[in-house]
Amino acid sequence: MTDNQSGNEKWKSEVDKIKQRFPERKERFNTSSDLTVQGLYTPDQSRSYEKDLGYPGQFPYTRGIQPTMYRSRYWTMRQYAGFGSAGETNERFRYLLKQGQTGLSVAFDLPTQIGYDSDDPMAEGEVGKVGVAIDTLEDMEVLFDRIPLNEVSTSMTINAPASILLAMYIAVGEKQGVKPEQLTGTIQNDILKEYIARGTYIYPPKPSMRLITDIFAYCQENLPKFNTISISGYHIREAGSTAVQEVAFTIANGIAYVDAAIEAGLEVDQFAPRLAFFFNAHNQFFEEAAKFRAARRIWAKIMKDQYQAENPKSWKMRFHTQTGGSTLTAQQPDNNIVRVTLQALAAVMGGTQSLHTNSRDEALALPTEDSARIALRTQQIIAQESGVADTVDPLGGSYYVEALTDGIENEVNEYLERIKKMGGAVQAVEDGYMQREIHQAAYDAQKRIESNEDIVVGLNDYKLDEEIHPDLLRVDEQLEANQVERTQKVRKSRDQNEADKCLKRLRQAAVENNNVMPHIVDAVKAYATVGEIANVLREEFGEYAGM
Ligand SMILES: CC(C)(COP(=O)(O)OP(=O)(O)OC[C@H]1O[C@@H](n2cnc3c(N)ncnc32)[C@H](O)[C@@H]1OP(=O)(O)O)[C@@H](O)C(=O)NCCC(=O)NCCSC(=O)CCC(=O)O
Repeated sequence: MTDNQSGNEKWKSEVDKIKQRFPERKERFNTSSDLTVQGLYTPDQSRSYEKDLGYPGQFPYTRGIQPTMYRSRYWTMRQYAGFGSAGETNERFRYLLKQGQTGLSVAFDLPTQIGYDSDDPMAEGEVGKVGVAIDTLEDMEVLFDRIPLNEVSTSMTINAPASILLAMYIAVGEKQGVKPEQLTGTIQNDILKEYIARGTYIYPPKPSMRLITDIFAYCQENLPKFNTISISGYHIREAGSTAVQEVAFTIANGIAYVDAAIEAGLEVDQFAPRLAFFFNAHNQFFEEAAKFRAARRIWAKIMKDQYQAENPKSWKMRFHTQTGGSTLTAQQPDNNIVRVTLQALAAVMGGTQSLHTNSRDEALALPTEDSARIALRTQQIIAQESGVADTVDPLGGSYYVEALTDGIENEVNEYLERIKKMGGAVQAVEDGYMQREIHQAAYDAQKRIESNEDIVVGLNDYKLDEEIHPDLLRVDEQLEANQVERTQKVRKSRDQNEADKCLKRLRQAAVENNNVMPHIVDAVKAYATVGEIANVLREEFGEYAGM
């Protein structure tokens, strides 16, 4: 018997004794993804440091994609923001930058996200509600007024009409004297998760995938520093998935995009370095930190072994994280500040490249300026005061975290195998497989809360007799009418002949299967609207009725 074994035996017998007087709180401890949590973790001799973890900045990137990580540069502090008109959102952007935010992230309103102008009957009641209303290049010019696009990187949460908003960004850059090759940022452009979880799709899967690969090809030539897609698990998790499902379905979608790009004739090492990812961060701190580490390792192996990518940049999973909107409670909203802190810390421990921290009032409304500032300060306190950014991957080597990382990797790989057998992510989405898995997980989680098996502080325990009602942000009721007037004025004042010609050329490119991007850029410069451009493609590609 080695010393180690005898220590282990002794510990086990003490545990048995203690449990008789102090039984453990539960029969079985488990993570949100139902991985069993043991009482204690000890070294796993089968794990190889070099092969399974490796050094930061080296394959398989378990410990992070940069050799020095946050010792050289903190993650980008990128708060998702946008409401009302372009002018109001521009003010909020400039306020956040002044407060020390280091990147921008645009929230668009629903009509923009599904390709309708503010004066379309489909837009009624929704203009400027969940994000900023953008109809024409003129709105986009106001949105980025006095914000130098050669200095700040911008993320845009836009999917079905991603090509249109990207074209507008290019045009605004040019007006500021910034060339497309200097632009940095990200478009979400992830249509598969829209079908699965988020809902802002327009066209059927096939032409949607083609629009995405058109963007890849165009950016490769013209915007080499722009991230062409943000393959998103965030919304999959928001819809109720487990952490394992979040990673599995996101990576399955990532594989589908890589396959589509290769099929469109692109070289993996040309487009893969600009694929980006986007994940959620929930409260189970260790599972979340391990999730990010596992996701990086899985993606690196897929790109290197399955796709034979040779450029190390193609192996690196770079990702943004947002704290979990669905974990916030309307009750006792200040408790949310604590949840967000835990979640943000897990994202930083997991090596995120960019982070959004939710505001305490987001279960109730769009954030007020005060709430948005506290959320940003939360990141700044983690960065500047906690010391967690001073060494790379501080959780690496924790017996528990490494075991969880392995466990998540195994479960994700099982899902990936299953999805592959179904014919890949596009097929699995069309068959409703992922949607069903997510619904089941969401149902189970809800049942655990209703039966008080899972406690949410302030919601099903530790309640107050009287609820707290904070001041909330209200969107100006006059906004919709003003925006409609603005857009109609632009339509009247533009060179109609030029706008018509551009839309005609776009239609032709769509039909002849030529890259639509250059024509969309021309169309936005001629002040064609988001709705007009989206409608040309609707007419040629058709609309998707849903699964
Ligand atoms: C890749 C990421 C994840 C992050 O890009 P960033 O530009 O912020 O950061 P980055 O790439 O890590 O860093 C910028 C540059 O600095 C370099 N760099 C960074 N750290 C370094 C280090 N330690 N050593 C050397 N170089 C380093 C990087 O390589 C890069 O240069 P090179 O590029 O030259 O290598 C991008 O895609 C991104 O910003 N995504 C944000 C997505 C987002 O905000 N989504 C909001 C969704 S909101 C949403 O959907 C809400 C819900 C809803 O509406 O439904």
